[in-house]
Amino acid sequence: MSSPHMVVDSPPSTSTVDKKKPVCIITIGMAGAGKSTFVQRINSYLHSSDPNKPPYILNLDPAVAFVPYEANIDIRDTVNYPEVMKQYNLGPNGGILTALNLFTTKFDQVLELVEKRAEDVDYVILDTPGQIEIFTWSASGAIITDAVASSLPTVVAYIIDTPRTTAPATFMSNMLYACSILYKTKLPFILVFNKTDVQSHQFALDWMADFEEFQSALASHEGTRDSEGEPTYMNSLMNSMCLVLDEFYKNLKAVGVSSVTGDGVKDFFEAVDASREEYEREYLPELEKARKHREKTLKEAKDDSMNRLLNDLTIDRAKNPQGLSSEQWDPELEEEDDDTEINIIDRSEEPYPGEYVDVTRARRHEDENIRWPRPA
Ligand SMILES: Nc1nc2c(ncn2[C@@H]2O[C@H](COP(=O)(O)OP(=O)(O)OP(=O)(O)O)[C@@H](O)[C@H]2O)c(=O)[nH]1
Repeated sequence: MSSPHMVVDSPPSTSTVDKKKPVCIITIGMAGAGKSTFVQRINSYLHSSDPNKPPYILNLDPAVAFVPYEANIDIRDTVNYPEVMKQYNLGPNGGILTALNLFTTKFDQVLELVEKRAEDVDYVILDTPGQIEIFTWSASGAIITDAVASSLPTVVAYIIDTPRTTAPATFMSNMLYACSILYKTKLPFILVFNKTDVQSHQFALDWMADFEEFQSALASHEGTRDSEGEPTYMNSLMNSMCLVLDEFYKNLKAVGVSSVTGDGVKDFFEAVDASREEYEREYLPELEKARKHREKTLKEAKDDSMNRLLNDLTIDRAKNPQGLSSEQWDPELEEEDDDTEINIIDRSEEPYPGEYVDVTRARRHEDENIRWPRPA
């Protein structure tokens, strides 16, 4: 039986490629798994490891009332989530998704700010919205992930609520979800079993290392047999699924962490360093290939449109030779690019002004350039 790479023992990376580039850690996890607490914990770990190199943190959850760390860029400074719900007549989840979409339209500015700091920081950390699917299955989540991963070595930290994952069925659904994210992003992936102060993650490591262990846990778990003692459909499904997932576990690193006590945080950073190498070895060449392919298809499409345009112009001129003199391009008449105003605020760059630019309102013509006081 194959043994998954789970607890990471490898030393921190000595790679010189992209040495100056910080590693971006995207934290993803089910609501309440402890993402924000985890970000706070790794933030304080990095602050104490090297006070001169604190991480650069982005909060992408527009609906969070309180974040236990100081974000450098906070989506709430740019998008007013309650206002989004009101203006677009949306419920809470639609509001979060739309707020994230609006923020994503300005993500080029975020990348610029991050790139400006790239030499001063070792880690960029993204805290994502509580409702996991809003980030993992939305276009904006994919755009943000791709944008970050194209410019920085990036790793996904999938936060798991360990005490709530001890039932085989819950464990399996959590792993399937993680699997879907891994195959969607194709990025180096770390399973972070959080809350180990309450429940050790050893059971999960055992299940991942040996599917027979998982199957026997499944067999002994209540509700997996029907009234006649036969395995239920769910039981049979999970028995087969664990064989499939065995392959998936080989592509993962897993660490146990307590965001409350700080236990395991060092292991997490060792896994991050190993993931950086993985990114350089596997993800970067793929990215380069995809970029070249995209450039080639784009060039072919452009050449094709240009040829068709030239053909059309030749026909038009042949039909109407006088028209040429009246069709001159006047750059003065070009519309001004309305994207030049700055919307994204780096709190660490300028002292927090107590105001923020609200793109939801600023998008309304009459309200352009209005700065709204941030709600208390
Ligand atoms: N015992 C224990 N509790 C934790 C740990 N990490 C987080 N919690 C608790 O879990 C709860 C949820 O933590 P959050 O950090 O808000 O979780 P989140 O994933 O950011 O939550 P959403 O933003 O709602 O998705 C809080 O009550 C935390 O105090 C941990 O390592 N151990």
